[in-house]
Amino acid sequence: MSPHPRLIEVTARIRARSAATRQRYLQHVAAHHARGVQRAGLGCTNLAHGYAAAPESDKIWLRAQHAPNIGIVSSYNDMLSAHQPLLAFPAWIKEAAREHGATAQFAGGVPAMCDGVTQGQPGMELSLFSRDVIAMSTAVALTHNMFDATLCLGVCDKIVPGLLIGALSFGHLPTIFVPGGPMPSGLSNEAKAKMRQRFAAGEVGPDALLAAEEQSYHSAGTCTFYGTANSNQMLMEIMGLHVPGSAFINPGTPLREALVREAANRVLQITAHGPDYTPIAEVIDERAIVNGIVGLMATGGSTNHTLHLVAIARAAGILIDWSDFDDISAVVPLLARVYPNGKADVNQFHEAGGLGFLIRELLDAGLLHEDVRTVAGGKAGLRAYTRHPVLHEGPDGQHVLAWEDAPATSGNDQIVGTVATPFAANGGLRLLKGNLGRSVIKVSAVKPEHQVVQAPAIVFEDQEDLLAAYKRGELQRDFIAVVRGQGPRANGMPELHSLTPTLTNLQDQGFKVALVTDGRMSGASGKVPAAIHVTPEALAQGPLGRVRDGDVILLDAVAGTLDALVSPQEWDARDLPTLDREAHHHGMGRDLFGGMRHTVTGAEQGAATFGGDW
Ligand SMILES: O=C(O)[C@H](O)[C@@H](O)[C@H](O)[C@H](O)COP(=O)(O)O
Ligand code: SF4
Repeated sequence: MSPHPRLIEVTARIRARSAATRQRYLQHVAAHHARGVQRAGLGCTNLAHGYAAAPESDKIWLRAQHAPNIGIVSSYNDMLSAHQPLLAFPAWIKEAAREHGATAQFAGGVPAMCDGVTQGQPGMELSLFSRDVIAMSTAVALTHNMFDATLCLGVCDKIVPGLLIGALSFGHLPTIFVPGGPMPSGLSNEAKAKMRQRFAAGEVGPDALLAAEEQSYHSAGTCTFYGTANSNQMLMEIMGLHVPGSAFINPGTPLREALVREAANRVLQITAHGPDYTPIAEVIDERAIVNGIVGLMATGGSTNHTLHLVAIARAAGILIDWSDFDDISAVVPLLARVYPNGKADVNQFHEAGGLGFLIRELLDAGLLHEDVRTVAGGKAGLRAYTRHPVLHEGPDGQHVLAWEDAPATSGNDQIVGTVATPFAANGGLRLLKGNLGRSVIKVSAVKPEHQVVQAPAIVFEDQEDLLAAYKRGELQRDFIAVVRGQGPRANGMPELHSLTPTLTNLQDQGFKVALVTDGRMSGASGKVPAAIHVTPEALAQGPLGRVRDGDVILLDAVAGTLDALVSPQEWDARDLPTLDREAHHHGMGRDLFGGMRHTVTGAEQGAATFGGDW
């Protein structure tokens, strides 16, 4: 099936827009590739240092330089339940490499922040910047230049985007992403959210809330809602950077271990030592980026990817903007109902057919580029990702990894839809334009009756002020909360997900409520209409600074508009307030990020602190 005309149109305009930057990027990649086996370019002293601590058996291969060496970049730590399983992976990878006459070295670790731990805390003001710290840390690891391929171990929000941005600065290296998989299902996300609302309303105490949270977040593995972490897994499949079907296999299972070992096997088969050389620069091209946007729309993916995917594309010399997301959203149906876009979690999504089924639906409808390069190799292109991994028993009882086609029909048509019977005719993310600037909204989790809100503004400069007003009983009415001074330059563009239970309570009471902010929301946010990432941000003289209490605001996710209904004369005559964000620049490490606050680009440019100056 040839691609949908809209896909062809958007891909062509991205290619045209990116011609110069993509060409310069590929020239850098080619120059590195031309040097051949990368460690051959090191001096004797460099080499001796590079494998001094390696086992003698590995030194033979590393010294000889005719066997590939894998660089492992890992974001293991105990703070993210999703990343704790990564601890065991490097040993499996090294074993698998040796079985294939090759080697693997732990090139470096990268930091990883759990947005759940820092949600509503000062640490959340470092969260977005941590993405670029991770990218730089990835570069620090790989710049040892001992490697012919990269395995990136990571799962969550800023970590996969950071690893990918870093890996793309070594675009000559074949790269495979290795996830840990979701934790088994515990207390449902919906029941957890209800308990939070009851706590916000003062109906239950902290003991009841903590018990519910612990039943929801109960073991190692990724949280089971469809937020940014699991949107990352979808992207790594649909952009061809996973061993097919790796996304949603639980940690601590034989199949997960087999997939980790297969990632090592696979990446060794696509190095420049062999005939199927597949550098990451040729996997992440304009078609892969468009496929990623399609995947976000079809699954109701995280709004954070209207920032991260822009930054990732930039790192590959590809320029995208929110109009690309909006135009693709208009033709891509919503095919998944996973919390917050429904009641199911990612385990149930996977059991119902998961990404293999969804990718096949989109391919068969011409809504994905099929003829793309992937780490799965061969001529299958993206069709390779319509299959699921399984374990068979070999002749001597060992596990044998194989792949089976995704089920022919959806295992649950309330969780995984088809292009013929979608949950919505278009995608989950919309661009809003108007006199407040440009912003995005995730509509896949917002009921139709809440997608157009017109109400008076109440202006806040911190989320705590809104929560305090709620506790004082001042918000029992229709209103649009304008929470400004939350942009990347102001305070690192935190997620304001802590507002969700309060705003949902008010919505459930029947009030018309919405949020407008230059900050972010979590990928797990959903029911309340939120126009987020408003750009230019208030601190950068953005029009959000002009809003006053009582101004009537119209947020229209159907028409794609966001406006303060104030006469142009009065609007233009208003002064822009000076926002004092100093308190957000000190303490809990924030002093160290002043340089990033000064150099960060706007939200629509990915809120990036790296230049990408091709
Ligand atoms: O974008 C995301 O998916 C969020 O950043 C998510 O990773 C974050 O951890 C949420 O805070 C978790 O949701 P709860 O706060 O509802 O547990
Ligand atoms: S999904 Fe979010 S809360 Fe869960 S481990 Fe990852 S970053 Fe932390």
